[in-house]
Amino acid sequence: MGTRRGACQIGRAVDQCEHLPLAVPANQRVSCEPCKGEEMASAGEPRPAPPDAADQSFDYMFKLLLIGNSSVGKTSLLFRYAEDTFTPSFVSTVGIDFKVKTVYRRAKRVKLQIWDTAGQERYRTITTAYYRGAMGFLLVYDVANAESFSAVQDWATQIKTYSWDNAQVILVGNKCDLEDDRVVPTEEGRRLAHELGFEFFEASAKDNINVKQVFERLVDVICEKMNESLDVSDAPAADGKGARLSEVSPAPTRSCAC
Ligand SMILES: Nc1nc2c(ncn2[C@@H]2O[C@H](COP(=O)(O)OP(=O)(O)OP(=O)(O)O)[C@@H](O)[C@H]2O)c(=O)[nH]1
Repeated sequence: MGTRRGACQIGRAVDQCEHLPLAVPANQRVSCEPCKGEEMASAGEPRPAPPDAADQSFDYMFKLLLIGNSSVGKTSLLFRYAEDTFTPSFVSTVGIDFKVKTVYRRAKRVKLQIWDTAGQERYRTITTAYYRGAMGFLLVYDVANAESFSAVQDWATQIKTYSWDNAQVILVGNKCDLEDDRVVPTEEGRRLAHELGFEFFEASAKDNINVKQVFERLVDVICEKMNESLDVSDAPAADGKGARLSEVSPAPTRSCAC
C-alpha cells in the first residue's frame, strides 16, 4: 500500500502546492494562505489583496519559526508584527500557520515566511517537521507562567534535534505588561538565554513592546551569519557540517507557480 501524502488546507496535495516548502505529515492539513486566496477567487469571491505572499521581487527569503508552550502568545506576537493587531481572546493554533512579511534590511528586500506553530504537545510531530530549513527561531515563554519558562530547555533541545546547526535563536519573555503577575524575573530569562547561547528580549504583544525589535533583530542576526559565511565561502567547512554559502543564501530567483 502506498504512503498517503499530506495536503494543504484546501486539499491540494503537497507536491501540487507551491507554497508549502516542506512535506506535510500524512493525513494532515495545514493552512496555506495563497491557496485559500485561489479557492476564494475560483468561487467568484475577490482575491485577498495585496497578494504579498506571491510577490516575487525580493533579495532573500528567510524562513522563521515561533515556538514555545501553548498560550505564551506566539500567535499574538505574529499578528502584532504582521498586522499590528491584538486579540485578547485565546484561540489555540491548530497545527501550523504562516504569514509573509517583507522588510528592508541593509538595502536588501527580505521576505520573511513566518511560521506560527501550535504549542500543544499533540501537534509536536507536525510542528517539528517544519523546523528543517528554518533560519531563525523565536522561542517564546510567558513571564507570568513558570511552566512555560521551565519548558524552554526542552524547546531548545527540540531545535537542536530537528533544525540545522546554524539556525539562530532569540529567547522571548512575552507578556511583560503583566508586571503584577510576573513569576519569571528578567534576570532569570537573561541568564538562561546566556546559558543556551541565545539572545534575549522581553516583549508584550498586547502593549506592542519590543515586538518589531525582536523580529528585526532575528533578521539581522541571520544576515550577520550570512555575511560571515560570505567571508569564508571559498573555504571548505572544516568539520563538513559548517554553513556553506549555498545553504545560508536563499536563491533570489526562487519561483512560485502562482
Ligand atoms: N497580557 C497579555 N496577554 C497576551 C499577550 N500576548 C498574548 N496574550 C494573550 O494570551 C493568550 C494566548 O495567546 P496566543 O497568541 O493565542 O498563544 P499561543 O502561544 O499562540 O498559543 P497556541 O496557539 O496554543 O500555541 C491570548 O488570550 C492572548 O490575548 C501579551 O503580551 N500580554
